[in-house]
Amino acid sequence: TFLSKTPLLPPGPNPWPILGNIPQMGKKPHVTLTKFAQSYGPLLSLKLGSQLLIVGSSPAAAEEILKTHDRILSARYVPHVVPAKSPELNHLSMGWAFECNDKWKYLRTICRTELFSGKAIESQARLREEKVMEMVEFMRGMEGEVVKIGEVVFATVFNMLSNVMMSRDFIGLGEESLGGVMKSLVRRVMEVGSAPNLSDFYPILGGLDLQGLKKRSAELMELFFAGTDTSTSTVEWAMAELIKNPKSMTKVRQELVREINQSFPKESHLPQLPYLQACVKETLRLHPPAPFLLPHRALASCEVMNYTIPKDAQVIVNVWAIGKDPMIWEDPLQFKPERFLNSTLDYKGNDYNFLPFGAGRRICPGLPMAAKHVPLVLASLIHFFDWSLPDGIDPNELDMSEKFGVTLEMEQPLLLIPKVIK
Ligand code: HEM
Repeated sequence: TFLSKTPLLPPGPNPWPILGNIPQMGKKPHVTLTKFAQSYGPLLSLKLGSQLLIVGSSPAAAEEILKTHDRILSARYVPHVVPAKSPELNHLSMGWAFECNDKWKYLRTICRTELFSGKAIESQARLREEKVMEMVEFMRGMEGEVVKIGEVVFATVFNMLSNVMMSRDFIGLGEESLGGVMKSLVRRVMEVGSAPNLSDFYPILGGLDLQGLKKRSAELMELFFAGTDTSTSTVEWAMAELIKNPKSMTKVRQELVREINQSFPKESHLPQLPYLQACVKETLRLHPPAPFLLPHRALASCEVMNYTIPKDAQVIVNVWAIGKDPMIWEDPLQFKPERFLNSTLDYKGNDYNFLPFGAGRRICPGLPMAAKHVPLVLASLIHFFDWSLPDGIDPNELDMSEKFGVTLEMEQPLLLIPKVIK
């Protein structure tokens, strides 16, 4: 009746019987949902089969979901592909913790106070710098050859994370804790056929079944892979954008020469490298590795932007759409790191225009570490090498298509030829 006060579901495209809106989603759901938001508004509802999906696509919607209603909307929606029944995963999982329960709080606290605290990050810096130097050595040996940049970066980040996790900071937390679990997981991956040193690791990369490795470990090594794939994809996209935008590449180089000169890039240099950092941000704006964050779930029914979000709805935020919204960004499709210079805009979850790591209680706990190793790896790739595309491909023709998956990757892996800068 007209007296009824329960607000409606948010608008959205008409669902088909049984399948709901699944047939309309296509291979690039981030693009589809962005188009739907343009037609139906910043808060959408759709049906995926019988599952209700709510999509926020504007900074205001993101703020209501991730801040105002954070407590109710920060439960996790666990997709069917996740082997949630695996007791091991349930036990150690942070990302797939169904609710923000005590176990989850405990793991997050360990992350904040032990693994990724300012002090811990600082004490791990040497380790990460060593691993980056190994990467540079390896790459020197590849001069003139075609390199799949994503694989080398994957190996480097993987190597960094495993070494950091094997280090003092992570030990002594007890076998039951994150550190203990991590150690045994790292050991398991190492058994697959890699070794903790890059010098051992790189030569076998060619023969190593990375897909198989990932698949096997995906069930076990959530934290690990949450960090490796996302960071790798960021560096790969950044390199692709810089190859396509040689003026920006030159500016990064000039900054590195000015601030670092002959030595190796170190994490302590990062505050002096604002242009490099702006390139990382601009990459995360255009190519957020998790375009919808990870799916949230409504613990209870609540009201957002005068609509109802019912209990158990899956709730996502389309940060890909927000990053390309012409109402927020000038020339949204252009790679322009300058927009982040002389700006306080950061990815720490306080500004709802820019949310590559999310915000609120589920914000990426690995952010402080990613903020170090992503720019460090990128700086080293650029400082020591000139990069060109194979087969004389014109940088303007570089294929920038995206592949939607666990992370938003380049559809065609980036192939580049290094030339050592003397
Ligand atoms: C460029 C790099 C990275 C990006 C863009 C990124 C982004 C994200 C995003 C968007 C989420 C979901 C937030 C939400 O559900 O609202 C997330 C969750 C998570 N990330 Fe990251 N991440 C990165 C690197 C890392 C690293 C290095 C680690 C660990 C070493 C890590 C560990 C995790 C974990 C464990 C979660 C689940 C947290 C929870 O559900 O409570 N990430 N990340």
